[in-house]
Amino acid sequence: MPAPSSMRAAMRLSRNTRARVCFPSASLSSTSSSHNLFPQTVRAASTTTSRILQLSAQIAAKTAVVDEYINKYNLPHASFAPDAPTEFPSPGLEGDGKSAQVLDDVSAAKAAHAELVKAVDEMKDLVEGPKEKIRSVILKDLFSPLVVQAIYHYRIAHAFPPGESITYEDLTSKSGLPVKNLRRLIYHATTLRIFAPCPVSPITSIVHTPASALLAKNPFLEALTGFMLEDVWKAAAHVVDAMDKWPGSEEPNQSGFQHAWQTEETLFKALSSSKSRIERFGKGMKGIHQGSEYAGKAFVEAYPWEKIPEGGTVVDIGGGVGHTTFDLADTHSHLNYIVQDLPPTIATAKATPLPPQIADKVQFEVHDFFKPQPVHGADVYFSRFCFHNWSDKYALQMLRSLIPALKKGARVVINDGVLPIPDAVNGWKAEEKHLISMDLIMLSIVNARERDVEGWRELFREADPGFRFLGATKPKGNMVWIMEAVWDPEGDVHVEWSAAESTPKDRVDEVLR
Ligand SMILES: C[S@@+](CC[C@H](N)C(=O)[O-])C[C@H]1O[C@@H](n2cnc3c(N)ncnc32)[C@H](O)[C@@H]1O
Repeated sequence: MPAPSSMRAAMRLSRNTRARVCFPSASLSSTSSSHNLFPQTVRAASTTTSRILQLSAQIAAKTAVVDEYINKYNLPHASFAPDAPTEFPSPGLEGDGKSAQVLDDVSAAKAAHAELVKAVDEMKDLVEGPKEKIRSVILKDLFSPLVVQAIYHYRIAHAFPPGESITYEDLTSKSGLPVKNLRRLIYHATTLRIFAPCPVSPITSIVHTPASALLAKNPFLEALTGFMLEDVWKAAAHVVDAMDKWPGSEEPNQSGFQHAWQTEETLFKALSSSKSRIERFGKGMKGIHQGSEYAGKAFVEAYPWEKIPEGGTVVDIGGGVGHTTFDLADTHSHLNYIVQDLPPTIATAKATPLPPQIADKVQFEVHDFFKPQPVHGADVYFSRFCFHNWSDKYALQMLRSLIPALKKGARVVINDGVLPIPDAVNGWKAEEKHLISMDLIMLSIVNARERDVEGWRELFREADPGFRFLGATKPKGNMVWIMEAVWDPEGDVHVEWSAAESTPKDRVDEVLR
């Protein structure tokens, strides 16, 4: 569904206009809710149902939907017991009898769950009030990363199994942390429901909660926790210092990370000098992309590869060891594929034999994506999860390095995250908050950025007017969008197909042009 033109116009306008007063007028704010521009804002003298009553009704209604779904499929209810589900439960979707009805139920329950989380979040902020909000950020929340870092660092979650308790003394001998420090850290952790006081001896012992047990059970989440709290968190604390020292820098070695670690090396180079640190990074990245909402399969399914003529060429730029291309070659055998990356990655990729059915379809090539593209005349050049690692200065260079190789009508496709645009009426959803955090992670460690659709469009426009942006498509149930441009330097290319136009509607959540 295309974005309403009013929304696109508003996005452009808000980028181009200078600051102006943006509050509901006094007359509006004191009238009925239908005129209230800010339903999330608590109106001082409400004439209708108060916001907290509206929210509590929403919470009750959405909870009922979720509860009914859990009961219908006999799934475990949420609880703080050690064996409770660690994420939103779904019935197994494989096998016979898993009809479209099941998929519809899962998707409706997930939507209700997302609205429930959002309403609960707003309710908490409303009932606690703004002073408590600021106090939480600067006092309570400030120490949550410290506590989780200590749990990670001293392997406290591994010290005893779920279902058992452990005394602080025993935990001290297992972790090496003096009992006084251990106790104060764990007390804070229990405020986050990471560990809980033991019900029979709450002063001397603790038990696992689902969250603490998960840190020992899920190695990818554990690695991500380590990377985030031992590498990124320290960098984040230095972002303002870095911005003061290198104002407006777009260099990957002038971020909070370099300031914090007193190095001139990029994040990747610095991590690479320690085997354990770089392995943790790799595993942590798998942790981020573990969920189906990041799966490359959605890109393979949602882009209209079948429209590329027989014998066409597809180039996977910064393709790693080639996983996405392997899936592609498996399903679209009428095309030829070239995976490009830096020498060590290509050496690793070549060391593993390809499955026989794709062996003659896929080639590997060493190529630095800042240098001129060596494959001329391909039909599609795509890049997945590479552009968001770079600031505009470098992302522009990546696009411009393609130009000498592009034939008229060639497609340049970017499979990457898309930042949400602010919605003053409905506020942010939980998944949107994650994306916004991701943008700050990129700022903290490499001075790069996430982009909204308008940012992607601008990137192509600024790289060269010969790129014509064809739209951004969000594959069904997936967080990784497809941005597509066609090389059309004379403005005379007739575009017969594109992801935005040709992908069947049931494979797409949203299209923005
Ligand atoms: C986040 S990974 C994405 C890999 C792959 N596209 C995927 O989706 O799994 C970024 C990739 O960019 C590669 N890379 C980084 N700098 C590069 C450069 N200058 N030229 C080519 N590849 C580069 C890395 O080696 C890595 O494989």
